[in-house]
Amino acid sequence: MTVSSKLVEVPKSGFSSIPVIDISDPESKHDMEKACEDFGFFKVINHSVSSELVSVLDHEAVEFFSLPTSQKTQVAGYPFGYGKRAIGRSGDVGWVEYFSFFSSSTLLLFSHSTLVLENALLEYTKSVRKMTCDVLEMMTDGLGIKPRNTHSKLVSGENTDSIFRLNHYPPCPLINNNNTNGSNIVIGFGEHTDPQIISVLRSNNTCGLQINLSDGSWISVPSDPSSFFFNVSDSLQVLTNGRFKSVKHRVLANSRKSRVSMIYFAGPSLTQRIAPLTCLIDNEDESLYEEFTWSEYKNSTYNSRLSDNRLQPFEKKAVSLND
Ligand SMILES: C=C1C[C@]23C[C@@]1(O)CC[C@H]2[C@@]12CC[C@H](O)[C@@](C)(C(=O)O1)[C@H]2[C@@H]3C(=O)O
Ligand SMILES: O=C(O)CCC(=O)C(=O)O
Ligand SMILES: [Fe+2]
Repeated sequence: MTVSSKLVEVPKSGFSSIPVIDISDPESKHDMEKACEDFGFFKVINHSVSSELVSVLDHEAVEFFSLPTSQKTQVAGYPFGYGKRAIGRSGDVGWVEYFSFFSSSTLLLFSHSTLVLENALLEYTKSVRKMTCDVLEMMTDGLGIKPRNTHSKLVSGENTDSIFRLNHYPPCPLINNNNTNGSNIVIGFGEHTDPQIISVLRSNNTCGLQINLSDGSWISVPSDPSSFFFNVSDSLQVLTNGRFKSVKHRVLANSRKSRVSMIYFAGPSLTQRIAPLTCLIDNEDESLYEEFTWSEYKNSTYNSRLSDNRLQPFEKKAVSLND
């Protein structure tokens, strides 16, 4: 399996820095709303997730990924379990290995049958879910929508379909630091948007994550192990009728350092209807998307390539005067 190495695209100007949201300050709702409109991405500080919990999980992740491949492949599986290089089922590859878990409000599962009793994992996802709900409530407030739990209730019920994933990007010897055409890159996790409602990412001190701006340029996100990065995902873009942007992002491998990230993909229940909120549109004609259930969207997602525009089949066709 080969992993491609390409030239870096130089980011265009006009971007100052990643929006930083202090969630201990209720007034941050305005900055959060703007960050979701402009980038679909922001960093959260002053959160309540315990740093000890994060350190324990970080340590466990490093331990797990240091095991011999033969041991890791004993828990291989898709969509839940261990995987290496192959991302999804449609031929995407990256310089990455990972471990994914199904996460509901009460349990963490992988490989359909094994209950992972790791307290650190359960405690971490519980705490991150709570922070996610707080963030979604602040965001809903920022949009002027009532009630405040309009979005948070979608990801907090018993039957929600969320994923927790550990990614490990080992140092990559394919990166040639002496390349005279500028540095070259190796893709760790190719460009994509996340399909769920919102994703919550925390990483160790190794950078690599990049987000794509509306002008097409890639911006490197400086690592910050004590903060969380929030991505607006496809379903939230639909719920807000395109007002919030599902951010395209990717991860580049590093030549010297390992990157370990932990991501909570907050999804709704399988039967949840996803359509623009009626309070954000004046009439049905303004809706940019056909309604779908999360189950329908998930099925179409899991048959797609990483870089596909998964929302396109659900966009409403413009009606021409000749129709
Ligand atoms: C190529 C793929 C991997 C992915 C499922 C898909 O067919 C398209 C979406 C991908 C993605 C991106 C966000 C998350 O990492 C993920 C777990 C998800 O829900 O959608 C992955 C899927 C995956 O790695 O299985
Ligand atoms: O590992 C990372 O930092 C981001 C990976 C990612 O975007 C994903 O798993 O969907
Ligand atoms: Fe992602």
